[in-house]
Amino acid sequence: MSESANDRVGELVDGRYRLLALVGRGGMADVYRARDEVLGRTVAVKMMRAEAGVEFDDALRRHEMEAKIGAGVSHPGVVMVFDVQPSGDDPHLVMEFVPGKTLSRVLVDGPLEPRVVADLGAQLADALAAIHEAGVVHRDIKPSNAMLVEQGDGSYQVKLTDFGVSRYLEGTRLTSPDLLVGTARYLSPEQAVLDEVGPRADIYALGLVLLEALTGEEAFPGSRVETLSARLHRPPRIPADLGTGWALALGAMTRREPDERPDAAGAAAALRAVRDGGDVAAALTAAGVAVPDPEGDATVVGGTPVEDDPTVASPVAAAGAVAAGAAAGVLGADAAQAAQAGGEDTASAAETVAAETVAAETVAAETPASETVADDALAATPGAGTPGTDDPTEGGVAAASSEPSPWARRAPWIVVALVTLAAVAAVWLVLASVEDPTDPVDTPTPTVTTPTESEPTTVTTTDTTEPTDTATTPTTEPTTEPTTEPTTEPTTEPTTEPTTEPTTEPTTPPTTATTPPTTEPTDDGNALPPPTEPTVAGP
Ligand SMILES: Nc1ncnc2c1ncn2[C@@H]1O[C@H](COP(=O)(O)OP(=O)(O)OP(=O)(O)O)[C@@H](O)[C@H]1O
Repeated sequence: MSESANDRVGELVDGRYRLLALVGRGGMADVYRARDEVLGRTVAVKMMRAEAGVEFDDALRRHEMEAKIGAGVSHPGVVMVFDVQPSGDDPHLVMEFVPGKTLSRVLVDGPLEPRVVADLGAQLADALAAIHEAGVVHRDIKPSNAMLVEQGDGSYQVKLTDFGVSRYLEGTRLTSPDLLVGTARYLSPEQAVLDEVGPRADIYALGLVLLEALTGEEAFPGSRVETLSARLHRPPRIPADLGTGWALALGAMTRREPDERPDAAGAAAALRAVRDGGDVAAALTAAGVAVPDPEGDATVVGGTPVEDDPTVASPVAAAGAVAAGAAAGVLGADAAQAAQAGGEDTASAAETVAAETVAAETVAAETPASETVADDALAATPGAGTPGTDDPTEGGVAAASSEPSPWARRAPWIVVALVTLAAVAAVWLVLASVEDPTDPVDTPTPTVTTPTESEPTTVTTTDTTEPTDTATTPTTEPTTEPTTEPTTEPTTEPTTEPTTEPTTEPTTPPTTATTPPTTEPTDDGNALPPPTEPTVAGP
């Protein structure tokens, strides 16, 4: 267990499986392409890892469960399990080798064509129908658990993997809702609140996965708590320009109430109808679920999906939602547990190591699109965190560099303040020298001096709303401005300038100028650790 993953290449496991290349790394296992020297075929060997943050016993249990379930379901859309060594020094699982990429890797290159997504979705729904039929709920449907094999005509064959947190159903529902398992971004609302979880949790997750494949954007971005709480408060936003078929299918699949979602077979039929331009509403009706109203459905948003989706506001909104949820007792312990799970995520679910052909593909596969947008600060930044960017900081830096600096933003107001000061000085001079009949006509010198002394008062007023560091700039400027302005301007400026400028301008700019400082620190303050997306299992 102590060897590095790559050091194991060449090893013979179980006296039978020659490890040829490391092709992927999950949260608890390394996956190798290997040669079964007895049967002479290529297989995938998943070797369990004992590392920080992973309870090895728990990992072993999951491993065994995965083997049992994988072996018990025979479907072309489900990765076949051949063999398992669930205990001992080197627990491992031997399965069908899939010569492809994960969907998360594919999405790094951008969203997919709607027709391709509909086809993928239908295949995945078929696979879900098979496992549900076998009495199993996957519970961790996400892009990195769907492996895609290119067919050469632009389409893919899909294989569902990773049954590590799957559970057998008891009757029609899974009981023991005591664990938060699965990947936060794709969890159903009932999983998020640790309610009973049944097969339709997988349908909800599939809906989010397909939406992400279409838009290139996560449906519920943000930190773990934000993403979990958002789905409790609103449906995912389905861009209107995807068309009515998608709005109907995804709207139904991602309903808050599990019973209102289609079952896997119904979802598959609806997705095929989307793909083929068929009657999606009829497919949903046949599946026994109400057809959403795409016109009046609040989940359908107009315009261009990516730009129009208020990703920028979502972290703030979600933070509010968390607060609201907590206040209403909606989240309670769930939020705390989710937060805890988030803290345990440092063992990334997904780093991949390069190795031979497939390895080159899986390197990025383990940096899925969903994870690249994970940083809350990025999510809060317009245009940042573009899916597919390996390094989340890139998006942040790019976004930051395109922002005007705080000084640049304040500059117009400083100029306005200075001009206003000059006007005030001029007005003061005129009022003092012209309107005040008691003033001696021949007292120009005090008139010039006094306003100069009084200027800082105006500047100070301005500065009370400006950041402290701006105070010095205005205080130096006025000392020169008034000495020239009043002496030249008094006869013309005073009659118009005084009545408006001093009363409105000086107060307005500072108010606006203070806005950036109050929001920017909030963004920083909201910044949470970049979440990764390993499968989580709460206590
Ligand atoms: N049968 C397979 N054939 C080829 N590559 C595979 C196969 N199974 C898994 N992989 C690769 O290995 C990676 C890790 O596998 P997997 O997701 O099953 O690990 P895990 O530790 O269970 O992950 P998780 O963090 O989701 O629990 C996958 O993302 C994929 O790239």
